[in-house]
Amino acid sequence: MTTIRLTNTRTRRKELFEPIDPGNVRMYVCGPTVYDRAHLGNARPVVVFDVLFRLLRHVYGADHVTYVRNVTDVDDKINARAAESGRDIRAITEETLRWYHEDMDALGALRPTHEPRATEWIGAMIAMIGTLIDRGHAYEAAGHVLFRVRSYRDYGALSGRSVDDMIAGARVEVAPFKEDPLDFVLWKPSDPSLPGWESPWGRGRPGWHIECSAMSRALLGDSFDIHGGGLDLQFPHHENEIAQSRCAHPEGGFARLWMHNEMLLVDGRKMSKSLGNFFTVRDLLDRGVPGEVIRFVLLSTHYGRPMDWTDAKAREAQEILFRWHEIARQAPEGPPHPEMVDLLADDLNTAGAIALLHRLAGEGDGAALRGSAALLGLLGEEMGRWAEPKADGDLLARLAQTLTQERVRARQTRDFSTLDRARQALTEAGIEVRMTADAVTLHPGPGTDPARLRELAAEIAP
Ligand SMILES: Nc1ncnc2c1ncn2[C@@H]1O[C@H](COP(=O)(O)OP(=O)(O)OP(=O)(O)O)[C@@H](O)[C@H]1O
Ligand SMILES: [Zn+2]
Repeated sequence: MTTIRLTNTRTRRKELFEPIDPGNVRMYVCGPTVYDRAHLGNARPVVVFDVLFRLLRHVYGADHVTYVRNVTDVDDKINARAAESGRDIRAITEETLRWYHEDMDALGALRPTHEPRATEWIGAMIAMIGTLIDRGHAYEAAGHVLFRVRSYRDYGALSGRSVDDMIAGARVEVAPFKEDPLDFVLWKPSDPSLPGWESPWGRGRPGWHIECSAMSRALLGDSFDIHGGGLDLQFPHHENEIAQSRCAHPEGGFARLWMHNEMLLVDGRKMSKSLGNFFTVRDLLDRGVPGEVIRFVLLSTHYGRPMDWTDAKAREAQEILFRWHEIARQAPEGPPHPEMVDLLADDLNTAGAIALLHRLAGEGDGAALRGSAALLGLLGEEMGRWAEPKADGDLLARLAQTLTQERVRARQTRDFSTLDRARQALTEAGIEVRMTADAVTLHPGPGTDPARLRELAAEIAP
């Protein structure tokens, strides 16, 4: 069996991955808060963990991997959005989740095994909060329930911070009812205008961190294999998840291995909604950038390194993918090249994997190219629609023949103006015009519009 090694953020080392139960490999990844379109940064963890999901399915079998990605559909950002827009909360979260699915599907991400919505697991959260109170790790104050951070000795172990540094460094909100400034909210009261659920502490709603602890436990158990998310979630979100889960159920180990993707940057800063320096996946798709191209660009940098998006990267990716599709289309899908599996098993070396695909394409090995690219979620039939030759073959043949004759004539008369005009019009329409020794051949590009091609044919070769 393939040996997978992954960098564990907790130990900062590449570790041998040994699942608790190879018959059911379990992974949890923090998902979106649904109040707005996903930006390109939000897509990075989706694509990265999708590749890990594909690798795990390849190694352990598709039916032996459980992937959970939650949906945060109760949150003060959602409440604020509803208040400012006058819209119903449920309408906002439903619509945003639908958009999320459309956009992530367009990037070729497989749907996780389970996508629990926080609002459907409030009971599990209330139960876990109750356990934390019973065990002395949480307390009720002014209608809130707070986690007593100093009651958990290992707090800070994941991010390598000491509690005292956190107090000095973090801008923690110091509510008067907190025993300690670091204590964080598990439950808060809701006034009648806000979403709320009955609880032993009155009508209220959960804090964000408890969601992931309660839902991962409900769907994956007290111990599971991998917990993932963006590096920006390492502190405090993941630190808090660990504290809650370990304190409520010390008999379980919670997540064994932590993986964090580095950030997608814009001018050196994290792309984020709060900084306003973002564009959405939908913006790119609407500009005609195929989802497969976005995916390729995201995978061309190792997940552990920061990266940025440039239009030049996208153009280059599009040209490469277009060529690869031409090669792959003519071959059946073979098994992935063994080196492909080894590269991904080495801490998801996606950049190395892309280099291997270049090699396979160079060798013209369409079957290995297809089979190997599938592990990265590239060159699939659905994903590759954009690269299909769209233009009408007969029209192209007629045009090419007319141009070949025109070139013979132009050489005799030394008047190349007609030929040059036709060539320019075709190039502008995205059709590459190649002149060989004895013929003109035409090669439509990904963006060639069939209607425009018909117009040109009518003009040039009536
Ligand atoms: N610039 C980025 N690069 C990579 N991953 C990111 C980036 N911004 C957010 N993420 C990740 O996206 C996922 C979804 O997070 P979430 O929906 O909470 O985003 P968000 O916090 O609303 O985004 P923002 O930080 O823009 O407010 C998380 O795993 C988070 O780490
Ligand atoms: Zn989480």
